[in-house]
Amino acid sequence: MEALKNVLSPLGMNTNAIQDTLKLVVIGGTVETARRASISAWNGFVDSFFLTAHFSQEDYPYDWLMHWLSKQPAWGRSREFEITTRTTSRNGLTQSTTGDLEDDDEVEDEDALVHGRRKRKVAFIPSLDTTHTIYYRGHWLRITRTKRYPDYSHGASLKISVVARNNDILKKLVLEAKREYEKDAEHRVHIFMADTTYGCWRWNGARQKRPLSSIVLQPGVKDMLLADCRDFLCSEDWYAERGIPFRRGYLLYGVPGSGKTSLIHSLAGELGLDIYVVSLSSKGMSDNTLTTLMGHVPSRSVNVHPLRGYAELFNFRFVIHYPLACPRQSTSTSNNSDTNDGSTLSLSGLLNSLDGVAAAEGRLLFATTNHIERLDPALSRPGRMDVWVNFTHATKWQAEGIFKCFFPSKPSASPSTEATSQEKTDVSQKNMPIPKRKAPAHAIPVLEESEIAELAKRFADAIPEGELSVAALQGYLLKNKVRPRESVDEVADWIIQERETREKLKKEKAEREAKEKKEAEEKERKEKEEKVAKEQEEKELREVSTTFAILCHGSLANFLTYLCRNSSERIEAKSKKAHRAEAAMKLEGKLESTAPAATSTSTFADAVIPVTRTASASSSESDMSSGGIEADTEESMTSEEEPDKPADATPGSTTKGKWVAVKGQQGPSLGT
Ligand SMILES: Nc1ncnc2c1ncn2[C@@H]1O[C@H](COP(=O)(O)OP(=O)(O)OP(=O)(O)O)[C@@H](O)[C@H]1O
Repeated sequence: MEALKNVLSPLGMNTNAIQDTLKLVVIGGTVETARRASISAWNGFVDSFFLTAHFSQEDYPYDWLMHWLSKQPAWGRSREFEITTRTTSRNGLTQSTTGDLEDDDEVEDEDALVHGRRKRKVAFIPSLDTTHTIYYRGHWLRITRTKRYPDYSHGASLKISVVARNNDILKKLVLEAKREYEKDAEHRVHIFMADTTYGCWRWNGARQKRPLSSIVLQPGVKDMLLADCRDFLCSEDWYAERGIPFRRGYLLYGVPGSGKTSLIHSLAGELGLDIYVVSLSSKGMSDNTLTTLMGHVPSRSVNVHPLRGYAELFNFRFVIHYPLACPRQSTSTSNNSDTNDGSTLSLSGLLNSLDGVAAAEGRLLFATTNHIERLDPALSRPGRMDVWVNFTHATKWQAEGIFKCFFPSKPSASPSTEATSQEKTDVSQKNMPIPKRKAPAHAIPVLEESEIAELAKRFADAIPEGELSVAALQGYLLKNKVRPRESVDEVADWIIQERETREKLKKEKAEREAKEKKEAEEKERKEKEEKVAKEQEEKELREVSTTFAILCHGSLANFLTYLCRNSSERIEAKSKKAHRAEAAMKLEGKLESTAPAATSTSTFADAVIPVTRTASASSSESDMSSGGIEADTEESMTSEEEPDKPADATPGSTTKGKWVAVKGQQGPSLGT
């Protein structure tokens, strides 16, 4: 310090101030160093004693953990959390929680309605960017939820740290979370939609599973499909041993409203798979996008995509797809440039996405179409579509099944022997949906099984075979859902009405089509006429411009042509008049000597004066004197002007005379 003073004093500086500053720097530096050292030491301690697991929202374990966390009693005591009535993840299960605001008894009844609306339940979920500590099986878990992309609803991740010797505790935690998740998800089918902008899948909701028994198909169809799917799902090794791509395609084709979509939904529920839907007509859908999407369908999921836009081409609507060993969901935006390249989907792109080199393995693919005849054979060949199922309009058997499925019934006091004997003898009845036995939710009368069976029979008898869709029957029964007996009594009238409506619609459609056709023809005819008229006009214009080119020269002729385009008829008339006047003057022998000659051409010259005056004197005569125009001019002169020539006039003087007569308006120097 003394040395510093000795150095600074000759310079005349305040040594006290400098000393204080230096002290501050030293103290501050020491504190900051200590802080960093302590953080680093803590991190080292955490790293050596804590086990940390990361869960990304793109993968299933994140859902399991979020679901598990939402059920933890400790969560309700947390000092910072989010309360939501919304489903916060694709699992749709975070709504059930221990932190409910209402009495447990009330909350337990999931179907309870308040003022006609379903009760909303709240969920307690970890708030973002906050570390929570909860106790689990003798360990303290430190849980932090962060968002990787703040601007997007997806992209969150979960970090769980625990002090432990090995990761057994984390394994147990994940397994427990998974079991609970699957137990709660048992009755739901998750739907994912394709996001063509980012080339990834977005969770769209969880729907209640549809019992397979509620789908009424011809006997054996459902069983065959279910058995085939199950067999496929457990045949991975068999496929691998034989080198066959582990994929299976189903083509469901037939009339609209016959249950194709419903069957897919039902099968997905039965097999415990998620449904992935991609519309090929989506904006931005391209070969690349579809290939990316198909390559990123998670394992053991079902993927549906209606091909509405493509339906115009192939009328091909659904794909169910589930690869067994693919990343869960790609939210990567790295594909954007590829996916948004504006290209459209092609047949080869579609085929490639189904079984190209990049196509995912281990998936079920269901495709549906209303017009199988329009499908490209390449699309429906075995290997791409292995199983074909035809869906027709409702048969009597289906009508009976739908009726039984629709109305609740209770066991008969004295079962009808007739019905029993029928069921025993009719093997196909095995496929009949199980009649609902639940207590009615509304004022639906619960009839005895025997009565329902009898009504169903009568109903089926009244339904014409293969004429109405099952969806139409369902619509009719829905209208009569509290009137089972009346619905049977009135079904004949309804069928008549349906036929009339169909006829009317058909007629209207035919009329509309005829009108559209007529309009199209009319339009085409008009266009043709316009084209012909235009061609004619152009031809006339060419002729007129040729005439003027004879009379004028160089740029003047060009301008006249331009004028002619605007008012060809007027100018043509003027030109003819000018010709006549000129010829008259020639005949009178006054062409070069008298003023009236110039006046006589003034009518025609009116149109050219403004230009001839402003036109540069140097405007190249050579432009017009060379090339095709001159050739035309000479030719036209020969053919058109000769009749007007006086017998004694030389060709040269005639031409010159005309030139002078018009250009004479420009000034005396041009006259001869
Ligand atoms: N075979 C069936 N069994 C039970 N319900 C059916 C059946 N067919 C149709 N439905 C009912 O009709 C409605 C429409 O059925 P769905 O959408 O499955 O028909 P689709 O064949 O897929 O029609 P589209 O080809 O027009 O898409 C659904 O509500 C479904 O409940």
